[in-house]
Amino acid sequence: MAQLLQDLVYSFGSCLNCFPGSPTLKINSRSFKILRLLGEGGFSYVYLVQDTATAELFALKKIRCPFGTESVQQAMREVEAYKTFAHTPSIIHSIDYSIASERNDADSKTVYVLLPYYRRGNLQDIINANLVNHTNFPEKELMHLFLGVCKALKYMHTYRAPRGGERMEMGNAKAGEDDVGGSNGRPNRNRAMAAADADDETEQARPLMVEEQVVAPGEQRSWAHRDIKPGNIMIDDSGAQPIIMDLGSVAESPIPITSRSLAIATQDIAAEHSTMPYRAPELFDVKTGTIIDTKVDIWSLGCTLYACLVGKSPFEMRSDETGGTLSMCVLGGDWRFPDEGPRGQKKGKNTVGANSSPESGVISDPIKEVVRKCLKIEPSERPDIDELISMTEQVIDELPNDEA
Ligand SMILES: Nc1ncnc2c1ncn2[C@@H]1O[C@H](COP(=O)(O)OP(=O)(O)OP(=O)(O)O)[C@@H](O)[C@H]1O
Repeated sequence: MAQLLQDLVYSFGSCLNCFPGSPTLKINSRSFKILRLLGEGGFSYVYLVQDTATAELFALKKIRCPFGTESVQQAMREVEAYKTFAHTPSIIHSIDYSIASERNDADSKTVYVLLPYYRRGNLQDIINANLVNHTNFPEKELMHLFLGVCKALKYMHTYRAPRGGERMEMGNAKAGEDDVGGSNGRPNRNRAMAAADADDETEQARPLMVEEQVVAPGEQRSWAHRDIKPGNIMIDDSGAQPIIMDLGSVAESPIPITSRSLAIATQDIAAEHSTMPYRAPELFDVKTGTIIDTKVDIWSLGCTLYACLVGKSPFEMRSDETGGTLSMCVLGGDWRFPDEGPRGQKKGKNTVGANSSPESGVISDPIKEVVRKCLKIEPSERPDIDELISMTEQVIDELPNDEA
C-alpha cells in the first residue's frame, strides 16, 4: 500500500489533488479519479479509474520510461499497436494516451494509456479461481474461448492495413503536468495532438519521431503478439469473448535472423517482453540463419490451453516436478499431461496421475492433441493460425455439450 501511495504521488505530481483517498488525474482535459491498483507488470502499473464527469470506469496503464528516448519509443510502440488493431473487437484498443515529463528529470517520462476496463478479469484469474475452488473449465466452453483467442490472433498474424489509407506513425503528444495531451487511438488526431504539434513541436516531438511505420492501404503485414499467456487474455463483460491485451511485446513477423547481433538483440527483447513459461524455444536461443515468426504465438497458445486445463504452463509444471530449469524443460520439449508418463505413455485410461494437480481432472484426447500440435519444438511443424482454428472448430464439434 505504501508503495502504491508513493507511486501515485510520484506519478501524478501536481495532478494529485489534496483529498486523501481520491487522487485525480487529467488526461486531455478529462478528469479521472484513481480508485485502485488493478495489476502490475514488469514495466507498468494499471489502475482502475473513474471519469469524474460520467462515472464511467476505465483501466489506466502507467508506463514508466526512466531511460529517456529509447524507453519512450518502446512505450509509444505499444500505443501504436493499440491503434493498429483498433478495428477488431477482440484486441484491446486504447481510448486516449498522454505523455508526462517527470518534474525533476526532463529525460524521464511517463506514458499513460487509457483502456477499456474489463471487470471480469483475465484467464489467469479464472485459472486461479479454479485452483482454489477445485473446479475445472467446462471443456467446450474453454475451447470456444480458445477459438476466440485464435481468431483474434489471426487478425494480427494476417494483418492488412485498412483501405482508405490510414497513416500509421509513432505518435507525438504534448507533455504536461496537469493536463497532458493525447490521442484517442483513432485515425483522426485530436486537438491535443494538433496543439502539441503547433505549440511545442521542438520540445515535444523530437524524442518520439524517430521511427515511422507507414503501411500502404491494403498492404499485408504480419505481426506476432509474442506474449500470449492467460494473464494477457481478458474476458469481456458478456463472459464469452476473449480480448487479447498487453501489446507491448508485439513485433513484426517474419524476422529473418541475418546476423549474430540481430540474434542477440531478438533474444534480449524476448527475454524482456515474452513471459518465460510461455516463451517459444526459438526465442530462448535465437540462432543466426533462422526465422522468427508467428509460430512463437502458436507455442504460447499451446502453453495457454494447457495452463487452463492443468493450472500452470506445461514447462512450469515439469520444472516443478523434476527440479530442472524452465529453459532446460522448454528447450528439451520436456512436458507431459498429468495422466501421462514419459513420452506420452498413459498411466491409466483417463486417470489423473500421481504428479497431477487434483484440479486437473480428466482431459479429452482431442484437446490434448491440440496442445501437442502447438508444442512442437520445430516451428514449421506447428500449425499456422488458420490450421489451428480449423482444428479447434473440429474439436468443438466433437466434444459433448458441457454439463449445466
Ligand atoms: N483493461 C484492463 N482491465 C482490467 N484489468 C486490467 C486491464 N489492463 C490490465 N489489467 C490488469 O493489470 C495487469 C497488468 O497489465 P499489463 O499486462 O498490461 O501490464 P504489463 O506491464 O505489460 O505486464 P507484463 O509484465 O505481464 O507484460 C493485468 O494482468 C490485469 O490484471
